[in-house]
Order: sequence, then C-alpha cells, then structure tokens
Amino acid sequence: MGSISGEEIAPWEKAEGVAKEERILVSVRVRPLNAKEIEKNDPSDWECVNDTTIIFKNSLPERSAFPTAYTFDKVFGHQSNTRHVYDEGAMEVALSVVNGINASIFAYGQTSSGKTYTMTSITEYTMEDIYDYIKRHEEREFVLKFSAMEIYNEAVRDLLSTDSSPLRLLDDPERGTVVEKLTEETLRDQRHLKELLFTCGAQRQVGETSLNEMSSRSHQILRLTIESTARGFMGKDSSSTLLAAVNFIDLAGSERASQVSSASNRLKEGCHINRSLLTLGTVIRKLSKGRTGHIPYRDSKLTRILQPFLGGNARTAIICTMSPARSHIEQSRNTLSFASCAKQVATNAQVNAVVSDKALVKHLQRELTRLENELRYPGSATCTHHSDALRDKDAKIKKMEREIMELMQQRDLAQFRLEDLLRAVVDERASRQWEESSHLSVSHARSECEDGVSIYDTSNIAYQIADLDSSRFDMPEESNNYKYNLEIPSKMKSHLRSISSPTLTEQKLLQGREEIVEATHEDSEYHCKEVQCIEIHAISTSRSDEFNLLMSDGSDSLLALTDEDRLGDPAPQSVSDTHLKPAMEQSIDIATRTTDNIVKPCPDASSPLPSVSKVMNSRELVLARSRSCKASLMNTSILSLLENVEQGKETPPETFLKESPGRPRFSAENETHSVEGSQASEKLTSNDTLQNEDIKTVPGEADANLSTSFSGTNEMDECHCHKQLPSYQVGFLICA
Ligand SMILES: Nc1ncnc2c1ncn2[C@@H]1O[C@H](COP(=O)(O)OP(=O)(O)OP(=O)(O)O)[C@@H](O)[C@H]1O
Repeated sequence: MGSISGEEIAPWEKAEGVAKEERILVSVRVRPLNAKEIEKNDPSDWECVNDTTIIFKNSLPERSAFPTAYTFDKVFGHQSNTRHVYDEGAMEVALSVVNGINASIFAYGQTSSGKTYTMTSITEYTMEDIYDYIKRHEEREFVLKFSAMEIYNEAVRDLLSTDSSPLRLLDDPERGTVVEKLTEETLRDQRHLKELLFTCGAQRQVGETSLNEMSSRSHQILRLTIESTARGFMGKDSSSTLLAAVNFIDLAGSERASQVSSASNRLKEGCHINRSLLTLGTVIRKLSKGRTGHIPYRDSKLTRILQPFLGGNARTAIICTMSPARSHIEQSRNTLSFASCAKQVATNAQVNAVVSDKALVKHLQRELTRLENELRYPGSATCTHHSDALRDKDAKIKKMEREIMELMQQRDLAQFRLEDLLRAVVDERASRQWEESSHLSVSHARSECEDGVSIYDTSNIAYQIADLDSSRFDMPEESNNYKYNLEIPSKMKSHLRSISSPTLTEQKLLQGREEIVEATHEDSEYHCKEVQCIEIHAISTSRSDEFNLLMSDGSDSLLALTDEDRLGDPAPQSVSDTHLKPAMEQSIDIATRTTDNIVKPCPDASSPLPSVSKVMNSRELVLARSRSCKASLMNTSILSLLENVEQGKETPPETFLKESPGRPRFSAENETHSVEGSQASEKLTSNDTLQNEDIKTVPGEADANLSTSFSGTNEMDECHCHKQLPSYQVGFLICA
C-alpha cells in the first residue's frame, strides 16, 4: 500500500498557479505469457534488462531493421506486480490531484496485453491513497465526485447510468469540452466509490475476441474530481478552493481489426477503435514535436474529451502494456513506438485554484463599487494617479524645452563670439594697414621735422582718456617726448560707448590702439601734446583774419614758438596781451591757440617745438575741423577739399572723413558709428555744459574762427567738440 508523500502545496503556489513543465511519465509493462501462448510455444522475445530498458532478445535476421532496445521511465517485466507498477509508474502523477493538479493515467496496448488488468488495480490503489490522504488532512475539507463513460464506436456513453443513449459533447468556454448529462456522483466514502467502479465494469462493453474472451471493446474513462478547501478559511473572503481531476483511461486494444475475430461486429468496432487510437497517436506524435501547428484533438471523441489532459494542464502517465510473445511482435513494436513518442510530450500542469463563490461575489462587489466611484468622482484615486502621471510628463517636457532653449542660446552666443572674433581679425588687419599707412605719413613728416618742421608722429600719440576734472592740462614729466592727451570726460566716454554701441570689435580696436600707443610711448622720441580746451575770452576778428591770412599764406617759413607758447599755458589770455605781439607772431599764436583747442602741444623745454603753423604752412598736415566738431590733421590729399571749404563750398563732414586717406580703414559699420557717434555727441553737448572752471570755453569764440573759415558750422557744435569726440574718432583725427 503506497502512501502519499506530497505535502499540501504552499499558499503562494496556489494563488499564483505556478506552472511546472514536465514530460509524460511513460512506462512499459510486459505481462507473462498466457496459457494460450504457452500452449502454442510462442516464445517470449522481450526482456526487461533493468528498470528502464527493455530489449528484443531474438536475433532473427528479418528483425534486424528494428531497434532491439527501448528505454522508458520505467519498464516492468512479467514478474512485476501491479502495485509496483502503480508505485513507480502512476502514483506520483495520480495523487497530484489532491494538490489541485489535473492528472491522467493511460493504459495503452493491444488486446489481452493487460490494460484492464493493470488500470483496474491502479484505479483502486489511487482511490485508496486518496482516501488515506484525506484522512491525514483533516484541516481541509474534500469533496470527491466520480463520473465514468465509455466511447464505443465513437459514441459516448454514461457508465453510471442505465441509459445507454449516447451523450453529446459540448464546448464550454471555461471548462473546455464537456459531456452533456454525464452522471457525476459525489462520493460519500470509499465504499461508495467501489460500488460505482463495480457498476462501471458491469456497464462496459465487452466482447469475445480471438485473443481475449473478455475483451474490452471500448475506451473507458473514469474521472475522479477532488475539490478541497482549508477548513480554517472556509466562508472567508480569502478562502480558495483547489479543484482538480484525475482520469483513469483504459483504452481499447490497439491491434488491427484483422488481428481480431473476423466477426462483423468486431470488425466495425476495430475500425472505430483504430480511428480514436490513430488520432490519439497523431496527437501524441505532434505534441512530441512541440505545440506548433494544428493538433487534431477534435478528430476523435477520445482526444476531444481528453484534450485538456494531453500535453496541457495535467500531469500524465502512460502505461503501455504488451505481450512478450513472439507472435505479437508487430503489435508490441507499435506499442513501443507509441510509447517512445509519448515520452517526448511535455505537459504544463499548474495548480487550479478556484475562488469560492462567496469570495468571488465579494470580489465582484468591491470591483463594482470601485468602478462606480470612478464614474461618480473623476478625481478618484485612479484618475488622480493618471493626472499625476500626466503632470509629471508635462514637467519633464517643459524641462526639456528649457534645456533646448538654453542650448540654443549657447549656440547663438558661440556663433556671436565667433563672428566677433572674425570681425576682430579683419579689423586688426585694417588697423595694421592703417598703422603702416600712418608710419608712412610719419616718415614723411619726420623728414619734414628734420627740416625743422614739427610733425606729430601718430605712432607716438598717446590717448589718455581721463576726466577733465582731473586732467587740467597735465604736462608730461617725460622729457623729449610729446604726449597727446585727449582728455575726454568720463561721462562723455560712457556716453560715447553707449551711443556708438561699440561692438567687441571696436572695443578691441580701441584697446589695441591704446596698447600700441603705450608701447610706442616708451620709445617715443617726440614730445607729447595735450588736447585741451583753451579758454578764449573774446572773439577776435583780427585773429580770424590773421588765421585766414596764415592759412592762405603759402610760405614755409618756420615760426618757432616760445616754450611758453609751446607749453600752451592753459591760463586765459587777454586780448591785450595778444596785441602786444608782432602781427605774425600773433597770427601764429592765434592759430596755435585756436588749434590747441583741439590739439595742444606740450613740448619738452629741451626739445624743439613742433610748430602748428608749420603744419599749416607746409600744407602737408592741416588742422581741420568738421561740422560735427571733428578736429583733423589732414594731409595734402584732402587739402583741396579744405580749400573748397575755404572758398565757401560746402563739403559734408562725412566726406572729409571718408576721403581722408590717413584714416583707418574701418568698416562701413564703424563709419556709421562714427557719424552717429558724432551726431549723438552733438546732442549730448547741448546738454552737457562744462563743469571745469579752469577750462573756460566760450561757445563760438575760437572755434568760430574755424567754423567761419572751414565749414561754417554753428557755434554750439563747435564749442564742445573736443569733449564729445568718440575716442576712436579722435584717433582718426589725430592720426590723420
Ligand atoms: N500482468 C499480468 N499478470 C497476470 N495476468 C495478466 C496480466 N496482464 C493481463 N493478464 C491477464 O490477461 C488477460 C487479459 O488481460 P486484459 O483483459 O487486462 O487485457 P486487455 O488489454 O484489457 O485486453 P482488451 O483490450 O481486450 O480488453 C486477463 O485474463 C488478465 O488476467
């Protein structure tokens, strides 16, 4: 008597229905030679050499094409009893049913091979073990139901009913194929089961064949369904029920119809039997190659009913029975071939946990309530969850958009910087060319200096941008050097920067120039001069006349100025003092002081003083002033223009600027800035009165002379020009 070794499966396994794939348990049982076979001296050609291998021991030449050894999960020789077959080849699979796993035990073989003999005992053993298990597991409540049917000539018949009319097969969406109106008896006890088993045996179709006087001519299917529930959880919502069934299938003989009695009824039975068995063999063979393609379960009622237990959600054991007699060698080989295919079939059994009706009702009620709440309150938990998810995604999208914008800004900034650098390179080249051009001019001027004419070397001009308040005609300490300090108020500087909106290129240009000036400052051989405003207390027409005379004078005589004159005393000078000087000297002085409104020489005492008058007289460099208060030292190339101005011809200041060859070759953009800056400075000048008391400039006095002589610009524009020039424009003028 076997015992049930399996413990109740873990709750999580029940809940999750853990699937377990395994192959069909296949065993072969070889019965002893029966009396007839012994009588016919039919030798036994098969021998079980061990628990798993059976060999064909006859070495007849004609049999050499077939294998002589077969290996299965278990093989049982003629000496093995049915209990041993059950224990080794069926019990484990059959008793899975108590753990909620479907199971099937097949008996397959030719007629009189011992199928019924084996399956009857195995069914009884299983029933005994199940009841024994139930007794040992009183914590669970078991419900056992038993049903029995046979398929005879492809007709399903209820073996527990006296009604022999065939039953229909129905396809249930949840349970699969079911037999309509099949009797299912709930077992009261083990005794009740034995009675039902006896009834089935009595109801089953039997007939006499040439091989078996009590041959079973049908396929018998006994089904025991076990439903179990833990007693402690019964009636509770969390309770679950295990529901599974075990099938005991005693197949009809697999022999050919011709091998049985030649009686007409047996021949017909054989045709139907073979049809079902042929389909079963096809299904097993296809399943052995995997679950691909069509599996012809519906080709026979046998396979249709057993579909869930063939290669599906069930553990399966097949016991193939065979006769050892040489006379049955062909059927025995067919049986072994079938067993070999069945051995390759994998099943996928899982625990079948069934929710109790009460628990199912409770679960459905909760689900219904939840759905109603969602409909009533859109902002319920589920909706809120979705809203949160959408909000998170929106936030991520916005964050990514911000990152994209930042990257685009960085890209634009990089492009802007690149353009600035390129522009700076171009301007630097222009600056170098301008510098070279200036050097040429200076060289020319130096040659003039060697002749005693003072020329302001533009390369030695230092641009000192400082507040007027602090500059106050600073005289450089360096001897032998001239400095040109363009004193521009800080307010003006900032204004110039703002109105001209100097680009990076312009800033670099200015910086470059300042560096050039500073570099040349150390090596400068010339004295510095200071651009400053000169206070003129009165307008002297004589000065203007003298200046005009000076300008019209083509003499190249050198008019040396005194140190005092050269120093350009910032103190206001009275008109009376001027009249005391000789006419020519006065004229020169006037011209010098007038021009010193823009450029005031600050010579060192020991150095020869560059003469502005010489500049004028030589017509090589001319102090000019544009309408927009641009003081310029212009070379002879624009002298003709000045002459035209002197003659009353109007020449736009822009023309002066643009046509000045010594002017740095700035881009059109810079020129635009220059003009705009100049015009803007005019606007600024009108509101920007001089605060420095030391520098008293009377609007329209000294500059008015120039205005009258050159361009006739208005007095307001002229008077503050030296304070308004953008630094680079001042540079243009000086360098020109
Ligand atoms: N292992 C066995 N040991 C002793 N006797 C056996 C064994 N197997 C079968 N027999 C006997 O052989 C005879 C035929 O057995 P059984 O009826 O079980 O064959 P079967 O395969 O069911 O045939 P059928 O398909 O015709 O019903 C029976 O009398 C049975 O007692």
